[in-house]
Amino acid sequence: MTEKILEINQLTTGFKAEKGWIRATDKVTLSLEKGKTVCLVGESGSGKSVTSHSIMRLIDYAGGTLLEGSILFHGENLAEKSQEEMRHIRGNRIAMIFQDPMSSLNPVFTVGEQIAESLRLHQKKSEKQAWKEAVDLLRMVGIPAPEVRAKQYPHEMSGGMCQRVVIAIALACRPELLIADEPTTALDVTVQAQILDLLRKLQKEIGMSILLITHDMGVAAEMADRIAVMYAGVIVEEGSVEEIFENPGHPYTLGLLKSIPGLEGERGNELYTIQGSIPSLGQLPSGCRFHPRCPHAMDICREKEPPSFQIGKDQRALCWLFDDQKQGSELEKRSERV
Ligand SMILES: Nc1ncnc2c1ncn2[C@@H]1O[C@H](COP(=O)(O)OP(=O)(O)OP(=O)(O)O)[C@@H](O)[C@H]1O
Repeated sequence: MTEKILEINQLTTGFKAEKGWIRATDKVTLSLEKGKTVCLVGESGSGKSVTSHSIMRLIDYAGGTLLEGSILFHGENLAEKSQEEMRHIRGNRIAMIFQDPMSSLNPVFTVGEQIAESLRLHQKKSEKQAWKEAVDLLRMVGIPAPEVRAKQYPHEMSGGMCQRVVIAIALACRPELLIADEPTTALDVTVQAQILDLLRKLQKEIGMSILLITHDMGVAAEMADRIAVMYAGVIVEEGSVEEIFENPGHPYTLGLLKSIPGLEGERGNELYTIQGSIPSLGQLPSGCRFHPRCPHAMDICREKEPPSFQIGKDQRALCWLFDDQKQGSELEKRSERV
């Protein structure tokens, strides 16, 4: 049986505003199996980073509060941990990498010193052993001449090399879970592909699970076993990568897929964009929060929040199009729309 290493249930994270709570994640439910990758996708402002920072409990430092729900990591509820306990988990069992490698690295220490420091701190290695392992880690993440590179400062390296160093630091503790928040967004396309390849290779070697946050459906297609699509704080659709790409259910998912630049786009055709923009969390529309942008909006969508409908073997969507009474005809329409 597959082992679930992360199970998020009904996670609601709020920021205190003048007129009450702004819910940046609203009843988010998501799970991740050992050795697998889940991609959390959605436009900017949909709540992806708040979700990942909530799991790490870094959200506490950004003024956020976990209002509801649980985050089970190997059955232990991270939502109930103290920051002291979280510091231990963050350094040893869950690692995180961010979009901009430069902001994760310290400009005044060599990259070797920074990796070695992590090994000394979290794994209590001796100075000599930590340095040796730091060089090994640089080799593992594909940095040529690691003995020489270990003695260099971040500003002496390219963005792609720096992101490899950040990955090396993250892997120093052999984490069971890696949370990668837009890890390739700041890099050019070729380097992006190399970093994604590297993550896949390391995942196989270490057997870690990955929660990958991206606004790029192309990246999700390459990396994901499962995809969760987030919009204005809620997961509007979730399914296996095959289900989401071959049979997307939610009109928002479909919009994201149609916005992927492909061959037609390269020939000069205009790229599809989803009309309108994501609503402010303080002024959410009534009913389904996507309805003002949805080409299929019906009366009920304006009136009532949709529940979660099972729409495929392993796929569910928050969309009234899949209400039982309409399901037959909507499923037919769905294949026409794709
Ligand atoms: N520190 C904060 N204080 C108040 N509100 C916040 C804070 N951080 C995030 N939010 C709210 O949460 C929403 C979602 O932010 P989040 O950063 O998770 O989006 P995202 O999907 O990761 O987008 P991006 O890719 O741009 O980071 C924001 O639009 C904002 O309304």
